[in-house]
Amino acid sequence: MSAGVEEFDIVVLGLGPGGEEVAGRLAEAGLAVAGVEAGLVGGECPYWGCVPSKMMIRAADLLAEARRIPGMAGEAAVTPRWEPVARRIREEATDDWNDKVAADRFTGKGGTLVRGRGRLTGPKEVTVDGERVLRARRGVVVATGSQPSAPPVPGLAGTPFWTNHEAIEAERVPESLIILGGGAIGAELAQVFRRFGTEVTVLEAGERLLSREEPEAGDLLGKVFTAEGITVRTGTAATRVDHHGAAFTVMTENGSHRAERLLVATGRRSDLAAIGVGAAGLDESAHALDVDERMRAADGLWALGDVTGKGAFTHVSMYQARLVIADVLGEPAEPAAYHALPRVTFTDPEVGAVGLTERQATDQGMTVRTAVTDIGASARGWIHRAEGFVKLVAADGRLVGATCAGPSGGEVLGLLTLAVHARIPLAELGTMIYAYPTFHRAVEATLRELG
Ligand SMILES: Cc1cc2nc3c(=O)[nH]c(=O)nc-3n(C[C@H](O)[C@H](O)[C@H](O)COP(=O)(O)OP(=O)(O)OC[C@H]3O[C@@H](n4cnc5c(N)ncnc54)[C@H](O)[C@@H]3O)c2cc1C
Ligand SMILES: NC(=O)c1ccc[n+]([C@@H]2O[C@H](COP(=O)([O-])OP(=O)(O)OC[C@H]3O[C@@H](n4cnc5c(N)ncnc54)[C@H](O)[C@@H]3O)[C@@H](O)[C@H]2O)c1
Repeated sequence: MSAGVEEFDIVVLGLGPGGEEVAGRLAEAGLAVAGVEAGLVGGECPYWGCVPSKMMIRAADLLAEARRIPGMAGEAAVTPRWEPVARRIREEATDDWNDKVAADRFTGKGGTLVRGRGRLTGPKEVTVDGERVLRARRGVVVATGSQPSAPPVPGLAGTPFWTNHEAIEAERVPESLIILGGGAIGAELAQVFRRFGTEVTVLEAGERLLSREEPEAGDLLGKVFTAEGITVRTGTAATRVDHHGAAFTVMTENGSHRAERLLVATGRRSDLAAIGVGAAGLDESAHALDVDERMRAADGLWALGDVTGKGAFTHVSMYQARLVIADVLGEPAEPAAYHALPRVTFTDPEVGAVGLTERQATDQGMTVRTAVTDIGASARGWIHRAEGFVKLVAADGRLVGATCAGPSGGEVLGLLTLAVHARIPLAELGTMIYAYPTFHRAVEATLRELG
């Protein structure tokens, strides 16, 4: 070992869900592993993402369910209080944004935790905070995730707008909130804050909410949100933002909106230049780190998670982590495949989707057949007074995509994910017995519609 240079078998840059998994498992396998983390070990998901947001959603859904009592089960007076939500997030989810448990878990497996911001300074070399040089005999795993991306709206930069961090850390709900972006984050948090009493306005530049999903999903959420008192403006881009005193003003082509808080949820980006991927011969201006089916980005360089651009979801990061671990250890593993990528937006109704949308399938030149049925028309949906739908997209006698919006839509999605993943013939799916009266029975009705 040369002076000032520390040598390891593997250096993992970024310890989000995928990076932590790779670093821990490889350390357990006996490799010398350094894990470099600039923030909290565990990354976005447990501290500012999936887990605390789903805790908020659980609370908001309880309120909504109680509000459904009149007309079905008696009377209910619901008084929302944010304090238990904020406390659960602080105490149960994030340990007050302290990662000691996760850090100890990694070092307990034999890994070396290096706190600081790392940057590739050679094909198999990472320099942390400009001074500590870590060399990796086998290679580097880049797992640096993504950061919120604010649009270049005049006036926005420099204002105290919220990203998901401030929204998750909120100790009280604002009186009023404008959300820029009606994607996964915007839609989930709009409903949470509305159900706790905030006046919420969602400004979405695209044609509808959840623009990445089937149009039926965005239309349904638009209708439900409006009925809940959320102001939804689609096809609306902000042209200017001002912040004076205690209020934000967001100007659009069709008028202006004022609120106490502004949440920017217009997507996320990975800054490849900041990670220094040019030192490994890669394009720093690219959108994402391009990886092959074994998660290799270059010789001695693997990448996983949001930074690969294959889907900004924890389950993608964990799936890719498994493939990286297998490749490093020389164990057999299937090549990466994303044809049955599932995603769930945890709104109410919950939107579960897998594989291709109708539009994506058509754009890929497939001859598709689709069918949509109303969950409210199914026995369970009618009993529950539920709203939602199942949409199936089929090509060559198999499902290539499906969406299930409704109560537990993400759970019903399990069977559809299996069908798309295993390419089960439609004829086979049609012979299955679907329990009565379940929400997933709507899948059978939709298959019948498909013919
Ligand atoms: C509000 C919200 C809700 C979400 N809900 C869900 C959900 O319900 N389900 C789901 O599947 N996904 C959800 N996601 C997405 C999910 O959180 C991410 O896809 C996931 O965390 C990505 O994991 P990752 O391994 O790529 O790394 P990340 O979690 O992004 O972590 C990367 C880590 O790398 C560190 N890092 C970055 N650069 C450096 C550097 N140069 N040096 C050292 N360390 C560095 C960062 O500090 C960070 O800790 C949500 C996201 C948000 C924001
Ligand atoms: N339940 C989940 O799994 C979950 C929840 C939250 C986030 N996530 C992940 O995090 C990612 C980031 O979430 P997100 O909601 O920030 O991004 P997103 O890409 O899902 O949605 C961003 C939305 O903002 C809109 N937009 C872009 N620029 C705009 C502008 N200037 N004005 C108004 N609208 C604008 C886009 O049209 C899009 O609809 C998601 O794509 C998802 O992968 C997942």
